[in-house]
Amino acid sequence: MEEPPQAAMASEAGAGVDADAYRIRLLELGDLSRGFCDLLAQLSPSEPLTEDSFRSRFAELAALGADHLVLVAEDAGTGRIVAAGAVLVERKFIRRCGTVGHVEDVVVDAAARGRGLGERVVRRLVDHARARGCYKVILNCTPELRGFYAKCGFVEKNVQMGLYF
Ligand SMILES: CC(=O)SCCNC(=O)CCNC(=O)[C@H](O)C(C)(C)COP(=O)(O)OP(=O)(O)OC[C@H]1O[C@@H](n2cnc3c(N)ncnc32)[C@H](O)[C@@H]1OP(=O)(O)O
Repeated sequence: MEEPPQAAMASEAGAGVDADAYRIRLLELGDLSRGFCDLLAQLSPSEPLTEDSFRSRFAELAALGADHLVLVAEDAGTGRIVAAGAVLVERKFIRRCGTVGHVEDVVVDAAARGRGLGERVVRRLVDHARARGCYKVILNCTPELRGFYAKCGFVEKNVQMGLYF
């Protein structure tokens, strides 16, 4: 996937984390075998992806460049993917053709939680949206996660609605 602006990559938020223990970087094709999909299953249980499906979706997202960023945290010791998150940049007509960031699919491996890694990933996603000129970043979450996202700088606003097919 396309490299995000250096401004996004430069920020290292997340007190209490040994910055050398985890490397936050863009998703790579090789991450399928480093546990990326197993990690996502902790967010939403699903059948394992075939390599073809993963490659095909990866190519679609890569074509969107910096408008769809998937970040992962790699454990420097094991090489496993232990955290992930995505940000989509929506291009609007309102707000003088403004752009909005949507944070999605944030997850930290159960064994690595509570070390500031989730906050670090979210702050990197937010930095990317800001660097892309977004006037706000929004996300949907369950009520139990209010505290986590508040720590990441978010405030509660409006109501989430869904229609599932
Ligand atoms: C938009 C979306 O993607 S919503 C979906 C979010 N993902 C999930 O629910 C998947 C399962 N959960 C997880 O993967 C993790 O628990 C996460 C991503 C929610 C949090 O990741 P962690 O790495 O454990 O969080 P991290 O250690 O960075 O916590 C940062 C701060 O938030 C606090 N925090 C973390 N989780 C919670 C919570 N559920 N409620 C309240 N506060 C919390 C921490 O205590 C910490 O505060 P501190 O700095 O005062 O110590």
